Amino acid sequence: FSKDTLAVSRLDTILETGVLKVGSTGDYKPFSYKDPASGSFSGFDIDLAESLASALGVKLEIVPTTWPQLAQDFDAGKFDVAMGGVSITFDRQKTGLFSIPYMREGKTPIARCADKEKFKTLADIDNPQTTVIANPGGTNEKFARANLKQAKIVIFPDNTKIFDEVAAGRADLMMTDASETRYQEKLHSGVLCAIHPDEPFNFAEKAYWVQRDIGLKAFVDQWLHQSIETGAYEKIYNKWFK
Ligand SMILES: O=C(O)C(=O)C[C@]1(C(=O)O)C=C[C@@H](O)C=C1
Repeated sequence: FSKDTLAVSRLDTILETGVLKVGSTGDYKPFSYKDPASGSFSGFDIDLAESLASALGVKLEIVPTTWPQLAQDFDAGKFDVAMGGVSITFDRQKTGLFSIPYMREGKTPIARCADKEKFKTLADIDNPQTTVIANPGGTNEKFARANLKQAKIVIFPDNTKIFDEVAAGRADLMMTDASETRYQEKLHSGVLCAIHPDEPFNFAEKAYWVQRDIGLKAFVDQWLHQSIETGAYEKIYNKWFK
């Protein structure tokens, strides 16, 4: 038998211990946000994590992680599921399972509104005069590095303050998930503008990254499917995105 065949079922362990461990970064509004003072997590995917735990009949424990550490923490088995704006990638698919997708995304620029017409295409952005800011470790950094050869890429570690850097003019733009550009446009009303968020540069989807346990993956899919069909998902969506 291989190691995987003999491994204890994650789903059984969750049910026996009465705890669902969810890894989340806490730096990505409105999906996952960690309050710096209290350390408590809130957000769209945190509400959904609560809903998943309650469907399982267990308690939710949030395990803090970071984008640069996410894969390492996942592979070390520190949590059962990663939730909080996680995109499906083939690299992640190699070590875990993804739930059915719940949101369609894609990278799109967000810049100061005065520059809205300046940065419509990757060709507009990719020149030595442009400074693109990116948070480390996730698909944003990967996308910037893969698509920009001339532009200056600045890596800024604190994703909760990265949009203020663009607003203050310390970077020209960020390329990130379309949903986030729409959300941050509202938070920085009249200052930052999302550029064609309905026509992002690439295709990506958000899903929950589940440890290699087919029973747990089936449970997450069934819960998510039912949440979408019953309107429970939409209610939580409207709370955080509308
Ligand atoms: O890595 C991923 O899956 C993400 O979608 C996370 C990611 C990123 O791409 O870096 C997306 C947007 C946020 O601004 C921060 C992190």
